[in-house]
Amino acid sequence: MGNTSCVVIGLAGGSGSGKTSVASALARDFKDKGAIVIEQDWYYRNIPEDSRIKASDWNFDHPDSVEFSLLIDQLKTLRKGEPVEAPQYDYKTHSRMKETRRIYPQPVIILEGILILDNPELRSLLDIKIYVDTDADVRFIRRLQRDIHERGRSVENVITQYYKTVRPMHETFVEQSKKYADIIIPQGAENYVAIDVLKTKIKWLLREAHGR
Ligand SMILES: Nc1ncnc2c1ncn2[C@@H]1O[C@H](COP(=O)(O)OP(=O)(O)O)[C@@H](O)[C@H]1O
Ligand SMILES: O=c1ccn([C@@H]2O[C@H](COP(=O)(O)O)[C@@H](O)[C@H]2O)c(=O)[nH]1
Repeated sequence: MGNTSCVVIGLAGGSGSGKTSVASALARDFKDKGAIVIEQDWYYRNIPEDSRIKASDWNFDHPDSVEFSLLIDQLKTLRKGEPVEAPQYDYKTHSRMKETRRIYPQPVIILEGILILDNPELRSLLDIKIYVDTDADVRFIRRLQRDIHERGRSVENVITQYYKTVRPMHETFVEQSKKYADIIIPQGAENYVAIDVLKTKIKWLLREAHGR
């Protein structure tokens, strides 16, 4: 563990791999000790205000689309035991909301997002590095259903974006970051054995930090 008393878990993996589901399962299990999930997606930059730039053409899967410097600063602040004002993101308008969300430091901090293991400085702040590994066809089907039902997208829109940016960026940045993982979880939150192993390790690190 780093020089603070919280355990920071980084969860990466392709879009639709099950990161959010694994993060929620862990947060539920550590609710009594205090756990918080921080999403990489909250830190998306706004698309530049230029009428020629359309959201449907924007690359949301390249590391430059995310304000990692802010995410790293806020994680360091939380590790020091201080609260942060985390940004919030609206997928329907592709923009940061006016409101922020106050996040208080917790013994268990779970950071989830497609590029969490790609950024070297962010990696150095993680106590446990996880990659959720799910086949591309399954990820695509899940994304298609989710983006239509929850993110206001059409079938055409999801398919076009997948070919244009999601798939190539996954191959260039996400898939290659798997090599930095301490643990690779196939099947996401359904992999109860892997989740149990992970929970044991987190408990061990918490005991080491707090004697509890
Ligand atoms: N094991 C699973 N079986 C079926 N559907 C799942 C499973 N895991 C996740 N999903 C669904 O797939 C979608 C994407 O999962 P999510 O956990 O949000 O992935 P990610 O955060 O990696 O994009 C969600 O709608 C979720 O309910
Ligand atoms: O405005 C936006 C912002 C992001 N996306 C897509 O979201 C995924 C990452 O979220 P997951 O929950 O990990 O799937 C990323 O692949 C972006 O393409 C978007 O479509 N629009």
